[in-house]
Amino acid sequence: MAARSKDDLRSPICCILGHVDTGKTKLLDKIRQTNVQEGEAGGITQQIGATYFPADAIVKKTAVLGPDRAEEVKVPGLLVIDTPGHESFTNLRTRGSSLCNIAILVVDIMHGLEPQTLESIRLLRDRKTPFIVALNKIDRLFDWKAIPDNSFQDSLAKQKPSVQDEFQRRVEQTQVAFAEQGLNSTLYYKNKNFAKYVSLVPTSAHTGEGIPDMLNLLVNLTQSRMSDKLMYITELECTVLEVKVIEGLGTTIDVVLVNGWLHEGDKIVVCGLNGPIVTQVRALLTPQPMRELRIKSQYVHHKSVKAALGVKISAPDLEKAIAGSRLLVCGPDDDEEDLKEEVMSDLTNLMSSIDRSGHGVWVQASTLGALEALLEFLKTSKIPVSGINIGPVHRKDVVKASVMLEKAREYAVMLCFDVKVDKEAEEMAEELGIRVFTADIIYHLFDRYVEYNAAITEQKRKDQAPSAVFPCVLKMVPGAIFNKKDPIIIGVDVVEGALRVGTPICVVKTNSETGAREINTLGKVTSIEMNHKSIDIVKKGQAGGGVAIKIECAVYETPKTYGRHFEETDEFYSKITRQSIDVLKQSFRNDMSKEDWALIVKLKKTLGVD
Ligand SMILES: Nc1nc2c(ncn2[C@@H]2O[C@H](COP(=O)(O)OP(=O)(O)OP(=O)(O)O)[C@@H](O)[C@H]2O)c(=O)[nH]1
Repeated sequence: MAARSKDDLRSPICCILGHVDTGKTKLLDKIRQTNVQEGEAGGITQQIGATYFPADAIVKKTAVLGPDRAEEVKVPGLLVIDTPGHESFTNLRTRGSSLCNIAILVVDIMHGLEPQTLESIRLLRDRKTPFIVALNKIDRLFDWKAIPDNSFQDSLAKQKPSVQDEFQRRVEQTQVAFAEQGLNSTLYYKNKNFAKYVSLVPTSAHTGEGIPDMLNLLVNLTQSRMSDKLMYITELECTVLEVKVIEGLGTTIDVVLVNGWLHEGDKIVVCGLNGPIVTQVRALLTPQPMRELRIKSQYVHHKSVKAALGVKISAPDLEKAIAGSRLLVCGPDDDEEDLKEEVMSDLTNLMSSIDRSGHGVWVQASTLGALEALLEFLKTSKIPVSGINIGPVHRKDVVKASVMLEKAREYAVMLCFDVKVDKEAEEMAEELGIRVFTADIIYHLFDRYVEYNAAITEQKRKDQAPSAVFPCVLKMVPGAIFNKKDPIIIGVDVVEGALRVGTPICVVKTNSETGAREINTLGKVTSIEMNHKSIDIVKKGQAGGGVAIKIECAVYETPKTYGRHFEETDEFYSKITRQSIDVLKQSFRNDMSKEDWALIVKLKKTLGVD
């Protein structure tokens, strides 16, 4: 292993996240613009899935900052991942931790924190990734006078007081919003404690103002606070960002080489949908530089490449490779089987989040990283998972998810994060009655599932209401017999629990000949009347002078008679059964008090329910 030293740092890797339309792409374009304008003189190079900014280019770009600039750029450059959003961030991973060294969270200064901003904060926190906030679109502050590509502080100083006031107000609002998320934040040039405060960098992707500040801050933070992580090591660290079919090359993988070297001809191992893939690097490719456009080939071939960079790998058998997988190189001393196992361990670890009882929702995501993020979230939300898959949703996934229709309907749901559902799969799900929820925001999926679950619970309650029997004990009011049978009409007092219309009523008798206990079901309460008004429910103590109830039995039952089957001194019970108790447990927990459950225990004994 090469000696590690703080003077031999590799380039930090930077991702951009944020809500839609906050200007992530525009911001990337703006930073990159130098290379178009200066014909790549600054050495900014387009790589696969990433743009590389060498130290010189950063020094040039940040010159406007004058004395505020970092004293010395120690990192060789900055590797900025081109695809904004969670896809690349969640895929830049290894063993559940992030390979992204620093992230830019873009917030539209006019809109503040939006749903995907919160989602991004959650992802960044889960992966413990340091980040700065680009407060973008400052040029939209009313009456802003732009000075293209200027340092932010200088631009702000030259604005009218009203603009400065509006800026201040919006920054304060943003700080409050961050505080609500449990984060301290402050304008980057006022930040005295980077460990405790998130830095806010005002930017405009249109005018370029604040971008020098942002680059400078990224360099400063990475080289001063994370040099340990950036010390160059030869040990390979590489992750698959995307799997792409390219004409003439077949299926290729776009990888970010975070550490170490890759060579043409290397034997590589990656995680595949159907098991580990072992193959040999046919070509290592990066795009042709802009000025070389006359050259026919789209790509430059490399014999070997060194971290950190984004590169396309062409190799056979990559069709089933999974984005987000680690890539390992099998050297002469390595045991191929070990590497295969290691590479698959990411997927097998995720498999362990599947509920053992086999009950749970089906979860599908675009990549290993996205799936991992969603599963982590479901775990903390205590939503069980019965099956997972990566990639677009096909019929076979729906079939697998449909098993839950029989087992537990509330889980007959597919939560699909950032994936397409093909037409056939959609139709099949519709036909079978599987709910398919798709979203680009994890907690939108969660919200929709929770909503659906609540609707199912309510439906179940309605369906099961007739078989729910709430516990109660009644006594007859002495002499209050209005009709002896068919229907029985008597006056009662509720001694315990609550009596509802629909409750089956019984009395317990001992057979005088055999001595055995007999339960006489009198029928169901079909109406309750108090002070000549009909009511649906009467609770213990509410009856006062008693309520009149009508008990009717089904046509197939023998009508019971006062004086023969029951008398004035009897206690009357709601007739609970094993099944009725289960229904209460399943769907009516919220309607049952502690005393009610205690009464159930008592009645179980009295009525001999197991
Ligand atoms: N005025 C102003 N408009 C901006 C700025 N940055 C971006 N925009 C505009 O905002 C819109 C969205 O910008 P994008 O860069 O596409 O935003 P994004 O975050 O990449 O959006 P998604 O890719 O959809 O997530 C575009 O119309 C941009 O021109 C800015 O600094 N100032």
